Amino acid sequence: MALPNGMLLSSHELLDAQAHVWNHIFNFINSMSLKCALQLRIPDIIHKHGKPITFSQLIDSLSINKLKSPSISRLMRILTHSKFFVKVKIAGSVEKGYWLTPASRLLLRNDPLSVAPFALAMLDPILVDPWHDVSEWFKNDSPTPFVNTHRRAFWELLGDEPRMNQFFNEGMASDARLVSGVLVRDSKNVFDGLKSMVDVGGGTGTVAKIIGDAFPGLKCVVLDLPHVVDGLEGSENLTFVSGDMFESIPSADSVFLKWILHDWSDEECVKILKNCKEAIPNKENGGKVIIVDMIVNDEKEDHETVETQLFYDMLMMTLLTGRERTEKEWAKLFFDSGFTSYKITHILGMRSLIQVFS
Ligand SMILES: C[S@@+](CC[C@H](N)C(=O)[O-])C[C@H]1O[C@@H](n2cnc3c(N)ncnc32)[C@H](O)[C@@H]1O
Ligand SMILES: O=c1cc(-c2ccc(O)cc2)oc2c(O)c(O)ccc12
Repeated sequence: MALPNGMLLSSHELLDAQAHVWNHIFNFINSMSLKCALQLRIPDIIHKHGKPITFSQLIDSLSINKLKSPSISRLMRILTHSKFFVKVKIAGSVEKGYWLTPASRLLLRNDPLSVAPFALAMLDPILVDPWHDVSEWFKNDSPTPFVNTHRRAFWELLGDEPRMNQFFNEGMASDARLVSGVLVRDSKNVFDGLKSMVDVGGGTGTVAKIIGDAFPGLKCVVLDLPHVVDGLEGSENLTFVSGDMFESIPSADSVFLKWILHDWSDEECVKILKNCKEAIPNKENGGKVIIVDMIVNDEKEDHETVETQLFYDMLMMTLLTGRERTEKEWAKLFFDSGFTSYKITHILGMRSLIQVFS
């Protein structure tokens, strides 16, 4: 076949191109099949069963119209293909059973590291609808596709929608548990000697609780918006403060920013970082800003990692005014905010720990 520019394609190239386009068009079917399995609680049912579950046992446990049972095998087939379940031999039976994989273990509702709340929030129409408005946003002067769709900023909407607010805060807390575990285990030296730390945009306080327990001499303050922290109880070395990081940040030896700066534009990040600098009056007590965020390096990373980072970059563009940044872009933010040096540690998989000094 000849393309309009005269380039000739072999049959093989043409069919490969068609498969590539089809897989991109149908990518949403993977997400929506996953959403359906979560809503039907299939990972939890298999986990509760405690061993591989046969098709008929699975059907008995599902709250569905049993006339639709044959379609469950089709749902399980695509999710097995995408490695959320495996089919394994059952001792003493000719029938195989469905069992969990490492990916579906992260989808169990009561697991402390569960990604289920995020999956359900991300695939809710409230967060899916703005993706239909991205091309319109390119042509108009809305600040984000999200505002184009919902006429409110992302954080404002979470304040108005308790169900989404809860999913979002629970999702953040499970990620915070994973990251804090690694920090306490592998980066003790980052917190050694600090007397106080303010976790800016610290959500419901998961990082502050875990770091505070690991370093009892460290007093932690969590600053977040009223709909996130109002009513939360602190403890001996943990205080919740409701406020706005663009207005002011409570004083401390150190400021912690996990998954904050990627939400905001360069100008907004410089404002936040300048407020962080002001919040650390005492440079001697180890004063620094500790950042957990992604550093994009598309030359070094493998295809899948780059794809995930690009997904996050598009997510930040669509929901918020933020972006994922290269090391050079991060350095510019630090120097524009008046900091003089920084140190990057790669201990968090796709994210990095960045310590920034005055
Ligand atoms: C992506 S979440 C990160 C939460 C937490 N740091 C974590 O990683 O688990 C961003 C947080 O910033 C908070 N936030 C947004 N705007 C804020 C503001 N102006 N002042 C303080 N916190 C804000 C949100 O409520 C949310 O908890
Ligand atoms: O809206 C989001 C969602 C996420 C997210 C989704 C799924 C996961 O497994 C983890 C995280 O992360 C976000 C984020 O980091 C942020 O700063 C703003 C919004 C979101």
